[in-house]
Amino acid sequence: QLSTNFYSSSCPSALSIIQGAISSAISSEPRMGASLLRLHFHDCFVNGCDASVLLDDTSNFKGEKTAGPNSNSLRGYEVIDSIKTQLEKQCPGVVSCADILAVAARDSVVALGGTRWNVPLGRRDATTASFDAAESNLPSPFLDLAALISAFSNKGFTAQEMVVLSGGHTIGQARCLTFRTRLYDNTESIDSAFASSLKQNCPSSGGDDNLSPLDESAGTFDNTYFKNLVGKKGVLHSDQQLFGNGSTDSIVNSYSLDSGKFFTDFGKAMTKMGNLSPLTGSNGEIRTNCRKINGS
Ligand code: HEM
Repeated sequence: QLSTNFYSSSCPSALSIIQGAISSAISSEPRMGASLLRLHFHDCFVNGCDASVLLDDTSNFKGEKTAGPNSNSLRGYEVIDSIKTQLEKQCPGVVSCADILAVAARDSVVALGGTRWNVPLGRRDATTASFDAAESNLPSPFLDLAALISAFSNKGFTAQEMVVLSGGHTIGQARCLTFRTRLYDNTESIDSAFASSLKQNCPSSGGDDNLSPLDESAGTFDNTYFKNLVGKKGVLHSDQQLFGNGSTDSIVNSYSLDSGKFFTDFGKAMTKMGNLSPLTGSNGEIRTNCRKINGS
């Protein structure tokens, strides 16, 4: 059972240490806020929010960092390491890496102008990671609506929650290779002027790692993402699937018109995501180094 005051006597400065580190990381690089939000998502969708995503490969298991959706893509590990180092000085062996990820995601969204949600605490850290689960549980940007709904329903989320969580793409960047087919395949639903502008930095071959913002205000957490979907200006195929297929159109429409509703629903869904199968009690451990199991 997680609780918001979990560290209030064991490490009273934990939350302010994390918040301070996040605001300085984001002031030197705003994109880091997006990267940290995504890191928490990719942790929670793979065997729960247990910081398994942070473990380096070992001789006993292949970690999640090299799985398709993460490799050459996830960022922010150094920011988490630096927070962990500060917390180990202040309160050794107390604050889990999984809780750091959950608070860092929330504080990132707040720092970029978004909403604040409750983060119940007390998660413990996994002593193993799963490359295979990372390969199969994380949604691909090439999925159609039905497959997106099913990937989230496998984790207990409704279609509405899948749509609101996709609003995380109001911040951050994507590599050309994640949306190229959408630009050069004539069957895609995409605004033609928007496609032309993306093509400038994403040629039909080469430039795989060239970045484009996921929405034009990618440094600000707002509801522009949903307005873009209504205008057929989603960057990823999976983004645009949320509008134009019928069943989720009204949800996208409502978030495009009402950022307050987007913020409230996003916060609720993030709290729910943060509660996915946490390790508690005597399960797992409090890692001293987020990249390694204790004693290894
Ligand atoms: C609905 C299914 C989803 C798919 C298919 C998906 C896919 C992707 C892809 C392909 C990228 C670009 C990665 C790269 O270029 O290397 C990306 C970036 C990102 N995703 Fe998602 N994502 C999904 C849901 C989410 C959710 C639920 C969140 C958080 C609530 C999220 C947050 C982000 C953020 C913030 C970025 C930008 C990261 C950065 O700039 O470092 N995504 N996503």
